[in-house]
Formats: sequence, C-alpha cells, structure tokens
Amino acid sequence: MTSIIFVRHAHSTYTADERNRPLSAEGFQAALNVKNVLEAVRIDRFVSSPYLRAVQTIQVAANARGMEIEEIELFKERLLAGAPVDDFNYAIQKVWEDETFAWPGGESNQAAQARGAFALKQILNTYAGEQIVIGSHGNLIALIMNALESTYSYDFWKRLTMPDVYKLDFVGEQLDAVTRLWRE
Ligand SMILES: O=C(O)[C@@H](CO)OP(=O)(O)O
Repeated sequence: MTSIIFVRHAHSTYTADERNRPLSAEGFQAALNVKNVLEAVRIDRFVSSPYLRAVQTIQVAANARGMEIEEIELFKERLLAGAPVDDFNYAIQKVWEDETFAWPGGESNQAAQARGAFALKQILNTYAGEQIVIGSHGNLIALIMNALESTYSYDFWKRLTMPDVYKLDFVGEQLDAVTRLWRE
C-alpha cells in the first residue's frame, strides 16, 4: 500500500506573483493545524509544488519531524492564463466545461491533468510502499483526483477548503480509498 496525502495550501493573499507569494497571517495559523492533523499519520516523505504558499503550508509539519521538503515542479498549480483574468470564477468554469479549452498562454484541464497524473505516477513508482505528503493546489489536486475517479470534478474543486487534506490509498497505481483528514 502506498498513501498520498494531498495538502491544498492555506490562505495566501492574491497577487500575480504565483511562485513567490507567501501565506497570509491566517494561512500561517492554519499551517499549524495542518501539522496537528498530520501528527496522527505516519509520514515517510514530504514533497511539494515549488510555489511558496504550498511549501509554507507543510513546512511546520516537516520541521516538526526534522524532514526536508522535496520540491517538484510538476506539482505547481495549473497556469490559468498568461495574464491575470477579469473574472476568475468564469475563467475556471470554462476550463472545467471543456477539457481541451485553454485561455491564451494558459494550460487546459487536459494538459494540466496529464502532467499532474504523470507526476503522481512517478511518485507511486519511485516511493512505492511509503506514505507521502504532497503540498499542492486546488485545481491540480482536483485534476489529479479526477484522472483517478471522474466524480472528482468542478464541484469537488469548489468544495475544497484552504487548506484541505485528503489521504489517497493505492494498491500499486490503483486508487483504493480516499479519506478527508482535514476537519474544519
Ligand atoms: O491562488 C490561490 O491562492 C488559490 C486560487 O484559488 O488557490 P490555488 O493555488 O489552490 O489555485
């Protein structure tokens, strides 16, 4: 059995600097609760999107265990568009309605899902038998889970909280069980 614990990052005040914007004060507070939630879980490895808000959300938990975080570019958020969009909700809805649609300079659901599913497969194969925390983002986590089970879709993405924590158990590459660990 291999387990992936996906952690959707905590609150970060929006700026166009996707890579470097940090958690807000509220987000840092929530990162402490992420550490508390993860205390009950055996963890062999911490992996993250390189975006600061994702790293910072699992940093407290990793520090508490004296463990490093391996940053993997493929777990970064889907690039919605090359430039900031006027209506974020509409822009997101549109890409979920048509998996091949992409805003100029952005990634389609299909493209982002393919890289996310590929990254997950690499983790499952390289670290088989381990329990691995992966810090990532709302859209990418929902897209990866959608590739495993189609009921995880736009509505699931909308319901995700900031932060959120889901444990996925695999037998080989086969999804066996999903448990939400985050309690609001
Ligand atoms: O940018 C953010 O802070 C939000 C946008 O909804 O989250 P994510 O990184 O999960 O897309």
